[in-house]
Amino acid sequence: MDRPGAPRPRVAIVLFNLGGPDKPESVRPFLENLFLDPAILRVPGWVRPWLGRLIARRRTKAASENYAILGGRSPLLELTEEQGRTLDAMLAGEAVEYRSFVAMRYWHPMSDAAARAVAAWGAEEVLLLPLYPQFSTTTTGSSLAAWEAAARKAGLDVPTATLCCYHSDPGFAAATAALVRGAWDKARAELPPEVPLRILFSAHGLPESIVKAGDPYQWQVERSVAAVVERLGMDGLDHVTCYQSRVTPQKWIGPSTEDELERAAHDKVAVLVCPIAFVSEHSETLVELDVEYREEAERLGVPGYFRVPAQNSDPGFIQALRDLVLAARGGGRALCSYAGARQCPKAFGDCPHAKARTRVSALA
Ligand SMILES: C=CC1=C(C)c2cc3[nH]c(cc4nc(cc5[nH]c(cc1n2)c(C)c5CCC(=O)O)C(CCC(=O)O)=C4C)c(C)c3C=C
Ligand SMILES: [Fe+2]
Ligand SMILES: [Fe+2]
Repeated sequence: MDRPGAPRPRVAIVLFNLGGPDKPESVRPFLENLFLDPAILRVPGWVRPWLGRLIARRRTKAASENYAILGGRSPLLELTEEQGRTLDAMLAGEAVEYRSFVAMRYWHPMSDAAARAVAAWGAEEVLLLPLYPQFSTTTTGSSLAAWEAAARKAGLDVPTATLCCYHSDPGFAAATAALVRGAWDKARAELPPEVPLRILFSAHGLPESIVKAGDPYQWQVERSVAAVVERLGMDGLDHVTCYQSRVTPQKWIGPSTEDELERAAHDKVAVLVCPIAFVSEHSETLVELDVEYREEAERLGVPGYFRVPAQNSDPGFIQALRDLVLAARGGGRALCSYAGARQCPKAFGDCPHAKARTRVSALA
């Protein structure tokens, strides 16, 4: 039994997210960081600095207009910090001392600052917890590569575990299904009874070439949708998985969310859009879904447009993260919370992200 007052072992939980600009002047350098990442812009190393800066410059106007709608900045950092505080509060009674740190990939605080803070706190263990339920080489894989370099630089050499993904985790599915159910009931109350309602599970898209090269993201998105639909238990539920936020001219995975709005207009069904790969509100939910796609739905004549809120600090969702943290630590799983082939596609062996990560490092 622990003696009262005895120091508890310290475990740092590092929350990975993408990050977003904190002021209008940060939009361009934020976009440069993003398009200079070899996990995002997969071109030979000698072209990347030139091409990455060019794409960032061209994207700055459109992105700045989106952030202007949000007051000139992304709300992602505040929301991620709140998720960390809520998680810490839920872990407060444990025998070890947990503290959350935020490591954003493309804007501050980034991995270097987070690794220095974790070292200064005196962490004896680290648990890397991506705020991406599905593993992609472009998100979690990229953050892992950045973290490894930052931890080395900070001289942080402690046992480190990674929760690679929780796409079908029962707690995540239950929390998400509860949010869907609440939004469904509100939408049904507003709609005339004869208008059918379809759920569009909308995930961030990816270039098709990245999926063909072995990225497990799309497979994991499909698993998340299946888990949430199963949890909803609604007979004959009309639903579809689709992909938003295309930003490059290459072919991206589909169907696109825009195409699904057209189909809904054609079928005369209202839509309930559920973000399935974002667990926080940010420009792609608050602007793309709430402003752009809503306007597009109205223009097309979709008979109703509703949205499920992102999880943010929803108690059910943070409880699911808490349970994942405790299971990952207790089980001593070094790399993957689902190391068994049950959750990972056979094509990627026992754990897709270990191979995917090697691929990202090889690109760097
Ligand atoms: C080739 C480009 C991109 C890929 C691939 C990509 C994958 C990807 N992104 C997220 C989640 C987020 N993306 C965000 C912003 C963002 N993403 C891209 C490009 C790609 N993303 C750009 C250019 C931007 C900047 C905004 C814009 O210009 O539209 C954000 C943060 C936004 C914020 O408001 O803070 C998130 C979160 C996922 C999950 C994903 C693939 C699985
Ligand atoms: Fe993105
Ligand atoms: Fe895995």
